[in-house]
Amino acid sequence: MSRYPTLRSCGYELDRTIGTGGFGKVKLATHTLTGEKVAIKIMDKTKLGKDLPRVKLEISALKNLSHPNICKLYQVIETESHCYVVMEYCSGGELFDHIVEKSRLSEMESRMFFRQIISAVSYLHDNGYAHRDLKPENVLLDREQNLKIIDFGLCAKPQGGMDSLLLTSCGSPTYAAPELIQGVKYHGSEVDIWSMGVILYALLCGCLPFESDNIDELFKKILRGKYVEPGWLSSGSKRLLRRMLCVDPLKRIRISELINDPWVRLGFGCPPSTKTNDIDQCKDMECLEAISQHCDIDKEIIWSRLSKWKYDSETATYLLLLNKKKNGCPVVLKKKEVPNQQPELII
Ligand SMILES: Cn1cc(Br)cc1C(=O)Nc1[nH]nc2c1CN(C(=O)N[C@H](CN1CCCC1)c1ccccc1)C21CC1
Repeated sequence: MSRYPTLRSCGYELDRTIGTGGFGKVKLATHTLTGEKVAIKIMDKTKLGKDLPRVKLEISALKNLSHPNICKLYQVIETESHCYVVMEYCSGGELFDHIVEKSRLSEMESRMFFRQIISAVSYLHDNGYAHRDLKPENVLLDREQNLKIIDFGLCAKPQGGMDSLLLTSCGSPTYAAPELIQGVKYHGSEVDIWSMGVILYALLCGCLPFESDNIDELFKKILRGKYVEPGWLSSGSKRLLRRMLCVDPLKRIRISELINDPWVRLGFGCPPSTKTNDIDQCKDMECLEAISQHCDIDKEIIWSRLSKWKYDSETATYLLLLNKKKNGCPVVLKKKEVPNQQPELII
């Protein structure tokens, strides 16, 4: 018997565990009605304690975000004891492992990945969010090697907008900006730029700019902002890294400059896209028709419920049908299982 009967009754068939973290695990699952694979973050609320607000924060952030390079939320299921967050399944694993596998990436492959991170982060900042925990482990790949940013449990949506200052020191020290580890007030957007610089360094060099087993040593290195520039780095990438890994946040490159940086545009001739195409929020008649036929309810009534974006089972079915359509699969739902009828007794 499945350890999580709730998920089975909510229309998911559980598969293997694909991740374990501080507060919970992630299991691969299949959405029965569409046959689409999903990743379900399972958290035991009784063990979350002070981390519960982080889970709530991540869920409320993900409900407001829809971008091709941000891992999509499909459904939230809450019981007395557990919180289940059903999300997009990224079958390419972590960017971190991809870099380790290839020891380091070419400039062009680094640029291809980095432009997707710029696109996602500029969308985040435009919507008033700072991620604050950007690192290669929080960047996954889907099967087409598109990047997907995850783990918004430390993100911030400053009350006074992105120009107001934050104070909470959070995130992983290795990727944390000098002002963040100093415990002084900082701008969320500026600490994200620093972390993106650490990721770009990892892409191009296959190692980290600031490393030490001793946390004090690590902090000293970050505050000094000095790192090795391997011989193979082009002058354009060295210049960009210096502008991102700049200790003084006021002199650090801004996202608006990053988008137009010559190294970022090289070979593409245009800046990374900054507006999401927001396909998920638009009304797709073919998907509505499939749901309408399946539950025999009028399409407009279905849409009136869907457009409230409650991230319930209907939202999940609609978004996963959209996924199927985007991947060129037929937009159909599995037939409802007819309860096994007793054979008629012929008297
Ligand atoms: C590693 N991997 C290898 C393959 Br193949 C697929 C995956 C994989 O994790 N795919 C995947 N798709 N969608 C997701 C995942 C993992 N995943 C995650 O949210 N994974 C994070 C990983 N964090 C990185 C640093 C700390 C924890 C996680 C969070 C809480 C508990 C366990 C894992 C989601 C749900 C969003």
